[in-house]
Amino acid sequence: MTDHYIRLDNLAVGYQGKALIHDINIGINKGEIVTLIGPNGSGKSTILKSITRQLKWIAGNVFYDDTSLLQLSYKEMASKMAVVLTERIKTEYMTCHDVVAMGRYPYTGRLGILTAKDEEIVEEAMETVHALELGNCNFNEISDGQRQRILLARAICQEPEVMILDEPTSFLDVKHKLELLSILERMVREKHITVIMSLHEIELAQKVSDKVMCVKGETITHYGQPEDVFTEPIIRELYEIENGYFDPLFGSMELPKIEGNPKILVISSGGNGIPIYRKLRKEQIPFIAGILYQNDVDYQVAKVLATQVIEETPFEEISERAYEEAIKAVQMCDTVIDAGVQIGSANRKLLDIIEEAKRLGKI
Ligand SMILES: Nc1ncnc2c1ncn2[C@@H]1O[C@H](COP(=O)(O)OP(=O)(O)OP(=O)(O)O)[C@@H](O)[C@H]1O
Repeated sequence: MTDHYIRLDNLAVGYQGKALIHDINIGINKGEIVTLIGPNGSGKSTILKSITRQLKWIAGNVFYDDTSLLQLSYKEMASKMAVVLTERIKTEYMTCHDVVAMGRYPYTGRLGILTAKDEEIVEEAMETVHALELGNCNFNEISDGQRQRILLARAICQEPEVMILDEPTSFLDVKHKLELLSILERMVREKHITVIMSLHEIELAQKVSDKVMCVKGETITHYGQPEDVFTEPIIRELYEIENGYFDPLFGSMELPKIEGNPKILVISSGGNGIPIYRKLRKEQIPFIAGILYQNDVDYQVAKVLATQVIEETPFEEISERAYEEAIKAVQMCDTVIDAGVQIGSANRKLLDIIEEAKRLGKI
């Protein structure tokens, strides 16, 4: 036995007796946020549905605090585990309040009558997801994003130890995506619940997860901390990205650089160059960026988008090598853009480069 709170033990999941993903051996600690990432159709939902026993396992076991899930009754499971899946739940006429209140059923008697305390918890959950005003609305007549928040409220008022969510942010706008993830983080921190979810927004997965599970092919290709998983090669291979670049530092994607003879030299620092690089790429113009210190934020993006980067070691005076490269770039390019570079004692040679560009009528 291990000290993991949830353990997927040689688990194989799939449909009609056929394994889609096998040999899943993963331990999850209490109070962790674990995020499943991977391409469409790779099996993220299949794994989540298997963890919640909505799908029969093909092989292996899932342990919850050292007890196999198979030994728990559905009522016991419901009092421990709340599930927010993407499928529409079918409701005849139910208000949003009624749907949220369903989360209390593991705690109510047979007739499902809510006590004043239950009502209070329902209200609190709706307030947490900022959906109090939806209470009397028909659940079938609200937007997808609103529905997602109501289902989260239902899960919250179940007061679970574990929350399983399948693409909980998919229908939400940016504000509500951040809000939902903050709510989950708060629940993890304050109530020590465990969250297992799938996300398509890898930049958010990188920032919110304690552990990341990469699902592809017949196995889990990687499982670990975000800093180990969100690297360029792993993300490129996971999603088979050939037409872009994943920047592990910012967790952002860039479209591919434009190749060819550079037409423009961009001189910049401190982020002033980034919007210009992106504009030139959109206009399909190859360019040179520099002279950039390797610790400048512009350098990170220039590496990905510029045909050539003239670089310098941080905090050093501009070297003869970099200076000559820059002068050559001024001569070679049709235009030089000064994006508002900040000049200090170490990089004052840039003034000579700008002067040379002016002399040649290129700026
Ligand atoms: N009920 C089912 N019966 C048989 N195969 C299924 C069933 N549901 C899904 N599949 C198949 O299982 C594979 C994995 O599907 P799954 O929904 O788990 O992927 P996913 O990673 O969640 O995808 P997405 O990111 O697109 O939501 C897919 O090839 C899908 O066609």
